[in-house]
Amino acid sequence: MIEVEHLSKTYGSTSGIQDVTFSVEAGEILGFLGPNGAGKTTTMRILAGYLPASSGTVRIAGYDVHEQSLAVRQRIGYLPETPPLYLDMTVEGFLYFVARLKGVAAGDRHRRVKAAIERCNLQEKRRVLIRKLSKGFRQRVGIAQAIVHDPPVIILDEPTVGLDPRQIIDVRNLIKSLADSHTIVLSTHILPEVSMTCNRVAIINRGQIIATGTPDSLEANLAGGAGYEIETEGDSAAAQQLIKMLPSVRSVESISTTETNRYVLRVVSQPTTEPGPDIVAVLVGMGLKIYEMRRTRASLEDVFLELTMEEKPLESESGVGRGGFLNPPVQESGVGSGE
Ligand SMILES: Nc1ncnc2c1ncn2[C@@H]1O[C@H](COP(=O)(O)OP(=O)(O)OP(=O)(O)O)[C@@H](O)[C@H]1O
Repeated sequence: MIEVEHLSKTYGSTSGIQDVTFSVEAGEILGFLGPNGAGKTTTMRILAGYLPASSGTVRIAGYDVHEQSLAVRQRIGYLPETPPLYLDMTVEGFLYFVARLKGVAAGDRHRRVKAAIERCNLQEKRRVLIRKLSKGFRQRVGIAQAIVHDPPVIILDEPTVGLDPRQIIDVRNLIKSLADSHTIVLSTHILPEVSMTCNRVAIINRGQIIATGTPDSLEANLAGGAGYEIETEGDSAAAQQLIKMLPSVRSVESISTTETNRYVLRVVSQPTTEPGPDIVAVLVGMGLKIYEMRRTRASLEDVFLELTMEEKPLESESGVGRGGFLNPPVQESGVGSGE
């Protein structure tokens, strides 16, 4: 439904985004996640046809955003970071106005405005001046104006910024309810937003896409992510050496020593492997006792921090340092080094 290829934007001598490529299937909610200044707004504005790219292409429902901008605008709804609201209009008056601007036929306007009001739960506020609405309700009006012409694609730039926790939940639920009939791209710097509302994520940092995939696949493939913590005792150095020889093990370290001579081994596994039984076999083979063993799993937060951290030394020992999964930009669901 959305195909973005090699998109770049420069502002004078400043680079906004570089070589951004991703696609969104019909019915998906893609979370476009990145820290401040990463290039989210730049990308959203180009997708919505509000900003020309310096190079690259965007196709929405088969139409080129630059060449066929009218066809594209009819097919997308866009909520910018600051919703474009006329404060002295009532909610309903504003939505009629937007419907007319967006080319909704006169005979259809009543039905479309009513549908947008119901979808965004604005029935009680439809005759109220927008000026008198809380920020949460204004955001709902912003979403209502984005969907009033019933576009198949919705682009939302930081839709929950500045809302209180209750309003955030309301807006997230509203976005999820739109997903059954729309394709959505949602930019955010808030991690839970992605976990709670999106089925796929693109992580952008310093103008470049550095990972894409489902939240689960990103977590599963993170270097330094999934593995085990095992409490044991005996010869720690020998145990580490033998465990490290297992092909499914990426790294192993002793992370704590208790008052007794017990210690905890933290083992990080290679993506999509299950070295647990082999680790147990090694330890039992050495005659060591296992007091506790549990799985560890990277969270999306770990993935985000690992990928967007500015200064982190390379993990030269395991050979999967940042360079391994940051350069070149990673493929679909592949934070790992090409696995
Ligand atoms: N109009 C502009 N003129 C010059 N530089 C700009 C302009 N707009 C954005 N930039 C620069 O482009 C880069 C990407 O900015 P952008 O606003 O797209 O990031 P963002 O991820 O949306 O950030 P935020 O979450 O802070 O809004 C930044 O370095 C920013 O300073």
